[in-house]
Formats: sequence, structure tokens, C-alpha cells
Amino acid sequence: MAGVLAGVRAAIIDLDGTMLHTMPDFHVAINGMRAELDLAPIAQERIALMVGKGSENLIRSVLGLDWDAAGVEAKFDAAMDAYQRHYLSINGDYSTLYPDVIEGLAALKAQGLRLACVTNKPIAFTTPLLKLKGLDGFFEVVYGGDSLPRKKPDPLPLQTVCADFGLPPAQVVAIGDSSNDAQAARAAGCPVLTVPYGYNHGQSIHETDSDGIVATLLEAARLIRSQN
Ligand SMILES: O=C(O)COP(=O)(O)O
Ligand SMILES: [Mg+2]
Repeated sequence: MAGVLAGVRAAIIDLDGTMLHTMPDFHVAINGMRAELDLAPIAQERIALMVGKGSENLIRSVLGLDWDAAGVEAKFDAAMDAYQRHYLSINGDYSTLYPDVIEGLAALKAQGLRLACVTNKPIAFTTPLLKLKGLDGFFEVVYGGDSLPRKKPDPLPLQTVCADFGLPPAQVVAIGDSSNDAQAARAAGCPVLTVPYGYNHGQSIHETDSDGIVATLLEAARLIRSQN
């Protein structure tokens, strides 16, 4: 990875699985939705395999455990409505910051980097959650999964941040926990660092193509500093 972070001026940070352990919130909201549809609760570990590509994908995957494709489509609108209600009623209550997130963001900022948050979480969930956890003040730009026409792994949200900052992609590092972040970064031409503790569809982060694996956001800040 020697030198790939040289000249980096900004960082795009993922939310679920990178800054916040949100799986307990997903678990409560999904099972609240399932109860309304007379479906049995499912374990957090199963939900973790389905999170990462936004709410629509999550709901279709969860309903697909019980119904065929036609059944899923028939129930989709009611399920999404219930899921959104349940999620918003507990948003952040069961989520925790990963170690050294605040310290890492503060270090990145202190090093002069501009910060954006790009998540596949709906923006209506994202904005209050960042505020509740004391993260909102770090970011100049925040895009949710429904803020733009396409979400990660499409490069559009990352390209949009680069344009917002007036920086070439090579100077904007993406930091995330999943293949969605890495693929979006590769397609956008951004360097990418991954964290090993989040949700990567049940796959080891070592199987995901990135420029380096960092134990925490603070380690990411140190690595970027060491190359600049
Ligand atoms: O909500 C999701 O599907 C994943 O969100 P993330 O992009 O913040 O990991
Ligand atoms: Mg993530």
C-alpha cells in the first residue's frame, strides 16, 4: 500500500459497521416488522448477513426467508412501512460506537482532512442517529442510501463527495467495513481502507480488495499521517 495515501485531503467514512455497531437496532426493528406480519423473530446473526445494500434489499432478503418472490413483492410495501416505523422509534437506542471512532475522526480533522459520511442507510435514519451519537459535527457532507439516484457499491455517492470537495478521487480516501465500500471506491478511483469488525455479508474483510485493513479509525488516521 506504500504511497497510495500520499496527497489525501479528505475522507469518506461509512456508518453501519464502521462507526456504529447498529446491528442491535436492525434486530429490534426487523423483528418488530416481522411480528406485525405474523412472522417469527430471527437472530441478529442472520440479519448481519443481509445488511449493507440499503433498506429495500434488507427487507426483500428478510421476507425471502419465508416467502417466494411473488409473496415478497405482495408484502413489500406493508413490511417497509412497518420496518421504518419500528426503526425510527428505536433509532440508536441499542447501537454503540466502536472503539476509537471519536478519537479517529478528531485525529483526521486535526490533520486537516475534510470529512464526509456516505452510508446506504436511509437519510431519515442517518441524520438523527449521527446527532444522537455526537458524530454529526465532524461531517461537512452526509449522503444516505436514498440521497442520490444510486447507492454503494455504485461509485456515484463517492464521486459526488469528490465533486463537492473539488478534489480528485485519488485525494479522497474511503473507509468502510464492506465490499460495498471497497467496490464503490475502486470504481470511483478513491483509495480505500477497510475495518475488520463490521458487517461484510458474513465474509472475511481479507477477501475484499482494499489498500489496507486498519483496526480502528484512529489507526486509519495514523496511517494517512504517516504517508503525508
Ligand atoms: O444500511 C445499510 O445497508 C448499510 O449501511 P452502511 O453503508 O452505513 O454500511
Ligand atoms: Mg458499513
